[in-house]
Amino acid sequence: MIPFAKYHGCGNNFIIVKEQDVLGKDYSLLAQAVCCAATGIGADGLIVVREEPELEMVFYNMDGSRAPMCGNGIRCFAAYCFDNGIRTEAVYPVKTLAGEMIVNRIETSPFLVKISMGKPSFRSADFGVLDGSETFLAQELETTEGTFTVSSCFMGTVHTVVWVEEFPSESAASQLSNHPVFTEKTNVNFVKRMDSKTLAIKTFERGVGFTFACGTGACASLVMGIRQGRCGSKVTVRLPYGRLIIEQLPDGEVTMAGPAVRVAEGTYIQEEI
Ligand SMILES: N[C@H](CCC[C@H](N)C(=O)O)C(=O)O
Repeated sequence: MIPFAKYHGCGNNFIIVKEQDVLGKDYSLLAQAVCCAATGIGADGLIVVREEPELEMVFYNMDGSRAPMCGNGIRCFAAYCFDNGIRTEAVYPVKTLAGEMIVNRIETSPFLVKISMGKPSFRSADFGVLDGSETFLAQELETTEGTFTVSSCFMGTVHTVVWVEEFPSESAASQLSNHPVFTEKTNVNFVKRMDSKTLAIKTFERGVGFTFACGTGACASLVMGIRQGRCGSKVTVRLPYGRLIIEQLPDGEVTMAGPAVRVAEGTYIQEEI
């Protein structure tokens, strides 16, 4: 019997459990089981809340792969910590595999939080492009659906940004995400520039597929947009189920502000994991 909660951030949804309730389990198998909509609860990912020796977000995609960071996930993590009395301070750090992120709560009802997401890296090796290039910017990649101009960075996790007029098919998105040049695969963000302060983004996530929102992807799109002269230092990202405000500060640090919503609480009773 595993107590769980389900939260969403702009439609990107997660099962959240406390580590003490799942100790000894294989988290990768647990993620696959609970995230499966057909035979489990259904979610894009699993978050395990580790409280000792320090507060840490342990994140798995629905396919059981581990990701270093999740932007929508960490807002949900912060809401869960607040709702469960794990952290009620307004400002505190959270450990992730991508380093320490800072939670900065703005409002509790509705829950709104700003996260310091760290700085981007444009070094190819940092996002698994090992072809000897320094950076991977404005590169042409072929798919059976056509050629795409892509630019990659590490922003919490591995990201690729593609500027588009129309969002492409799932087949094209999947081929880019799994392109052999990306040795760790990549999350792919298709970005429509509405104006210099507004982006609309559809992300094909590694380990998931198309999701309704991707927080780290929104941050990657902003930093790429700044670098490529397509947007200013602060944008609103429009998504089907909400919006995010993303900003890059003069020192390079990226912040993401947005909501997190508690959807359900319950008990997972499948015991074979
Ligand atoms: N949805 C997440 C990203 C999950 C990352 C994951 N799909 C990977 O890197 O494998 C976000 O809001 O930032």
